[in-house]
Amino acid sequence: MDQNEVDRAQDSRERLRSAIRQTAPGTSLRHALDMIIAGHMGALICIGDTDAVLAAGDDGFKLDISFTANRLFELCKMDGAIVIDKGLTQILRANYHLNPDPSLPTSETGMRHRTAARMSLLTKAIVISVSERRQVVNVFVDGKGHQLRTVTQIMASVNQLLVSLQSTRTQLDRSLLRLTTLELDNYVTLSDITETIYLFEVLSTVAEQLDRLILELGSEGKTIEMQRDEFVGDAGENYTLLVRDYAADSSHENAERIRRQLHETDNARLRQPKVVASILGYEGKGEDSILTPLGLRTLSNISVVRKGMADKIVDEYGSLQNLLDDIEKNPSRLDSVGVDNPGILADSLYRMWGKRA
Ligand SMILES: Nc1ncnc2c1ncn2[C@@H]1O[C@H](COP(=O)(O)OP(=O)(O)OP(=O)(O)O)[C@@H](O)[C@H]1O
Repeated sequence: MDQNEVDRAQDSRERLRSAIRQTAPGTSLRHALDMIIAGHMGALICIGDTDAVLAAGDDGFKLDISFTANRLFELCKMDGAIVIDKGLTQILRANYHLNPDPSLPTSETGMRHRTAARMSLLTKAIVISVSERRQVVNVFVDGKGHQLRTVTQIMASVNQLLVSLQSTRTQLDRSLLRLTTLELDNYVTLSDITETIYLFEVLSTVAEQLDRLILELGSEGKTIEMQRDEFVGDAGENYTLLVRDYAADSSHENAERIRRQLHETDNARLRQPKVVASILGYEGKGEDSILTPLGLRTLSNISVVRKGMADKIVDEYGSLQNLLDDIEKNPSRLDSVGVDNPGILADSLYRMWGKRA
């Protein structure tokens, strides 16, 4: 894909997201669509890019009246299309006849839906078709249709994803706890890191799938969003810290790049230690190779280590192991880094390690 195609795909995704947001439960547009379905009516509605939409049709009634759900519902009793501005403030035309280029490809059947798909290819408008016969609503962006679902239909998928998110988070927490102990023992293998990275990726994929459903749920998705945030919690920051701990180059920018690359890697390859090692910047490491962490993640999770302090400690000592080796002999060195309570920090590390100072 060249840069233009990437930009176009991104623009198309953004417009689909905005279309889903505008037609989600709780919005006045959705209220109008629900009334149209309940009234066993059909509709063809173009929203936005009005100059291009109007240029592709003729006839109809020029209205320029403010948008309300009831007005839209009433106007859909007429034949033809309704044209609304991008901000959903004005209904510009009703009973409008659209003539998009018939050579524009579409796999839809029925003139209403073929016209909707073609208008979305021809213009940047969000085009909605409500089928009178099938009682379904499709939202078209760039020729692709997205069928609106009821809250009950969406909730069935939401519940499955919430269960999967919760169980992945439990597995991830267990894996991170084990990793912390292994780090303190200096016994982390490439295979341990691969397993933990895999769980971070599963968690973020499930969370992304849930985000799409939360968007579809609109005002009905608030409590699901809270549950999602509860399960995901601080996973994002911990993931970046873990990547920085083990990457050959530990800079923030490199960690972001590595995370993008890991996210684009398919699941089967993500489980291969060799693949993960190569993305982290190492070649020739086997699954049992020992990796030495900087300790940023483990240090950041200690309550007395303030934000930014873990980086300073790692800059001073070089790695978690060097800190552990030195902390007993020379605790005052931590003072010079700016740690307020070096004693508590040492105690916390020993407690996590399961050893006493
Ligand atoms: N090019 C168009 N411009 C404006 N309105 C259109 C256009 N094509 C179809 N329509 C509207 O769609 C209505 C139904 O068209 P058609 O009989 O082709 O239905 P359909 O595509 O099978 O839709 P449904 O699933 O609702 O039955 C028309 O009466 C008209 O109001």
